[in-house]
Amino acid sequence: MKQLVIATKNAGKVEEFRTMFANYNIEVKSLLDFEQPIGDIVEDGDSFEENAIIKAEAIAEKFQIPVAADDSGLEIDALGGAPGIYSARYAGEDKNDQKNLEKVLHELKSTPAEERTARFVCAVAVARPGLSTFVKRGTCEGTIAEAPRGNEGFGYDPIFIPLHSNRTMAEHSSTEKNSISHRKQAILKIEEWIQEHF
Ligand SMILES: O=c1nc[nH]c2c1ncn2[C@H]1C[C@H](O)[C@@H](COP(=O)(O)OP(=O)(O)OP(=O)(O)O)O1
Ligand SMILES: [Mg+2]
Repeated sequence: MKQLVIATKNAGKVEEFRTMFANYNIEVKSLLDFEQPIGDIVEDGDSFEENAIIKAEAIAEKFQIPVAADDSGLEIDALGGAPGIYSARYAGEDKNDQKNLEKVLHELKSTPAEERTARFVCAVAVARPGLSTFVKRGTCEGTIAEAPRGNEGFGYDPIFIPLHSNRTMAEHSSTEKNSISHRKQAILKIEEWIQEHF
């Protein structure tokens, strides 16, 4: 089976990429699979796209192979787009999903339902040695719940209610999430490359 390296250490992302790339008969390897420890890549870009490119190019350069990377997060309109590209570290450097979503709920505690609009954003970059890097964005619109619900998924899934649903993302099965998610929308936009390359 063909392989694709995804430059991420996030186990939740890896699981979703694995499932979605299996449909193309591609086996996903992540930075969690490497024997040699790979230091944290500094994500100092100003956008999801820039950060995805930084991660993909760092690993493509190091191993001289094609690499995809995902930079993603939650944009909340009532917070001026925060946490945005700072989603992973919103409540501190320890990247704690529970603390992050509690911080969001705290900041939205006086925001009424109709003003709790938000979206998940995912930029997927593909870096290839000797070729130009490209990047695509997928989004998933929704609202922020009053309290966390559900155990599926990861990150902010327990507080994000996708449009046209009354359940949080963490109350959706992985199959359901993978058919509507920001990550899925981004992968669809790189499908042409996937089919050409593999
Ligand atoms: O489907 C999702 N469902 C819920 N939450 C999500 C999702 N997708 C991203 N998120 C949140 C998790 C984290 O707070 C941030 C990603 O931050 P981001 O820097 O891209 O990833 P990360 O540091 O966890 O791993 P890595 O950089 O190694 O890929 O957005
Ligand atoms: Mg990160």
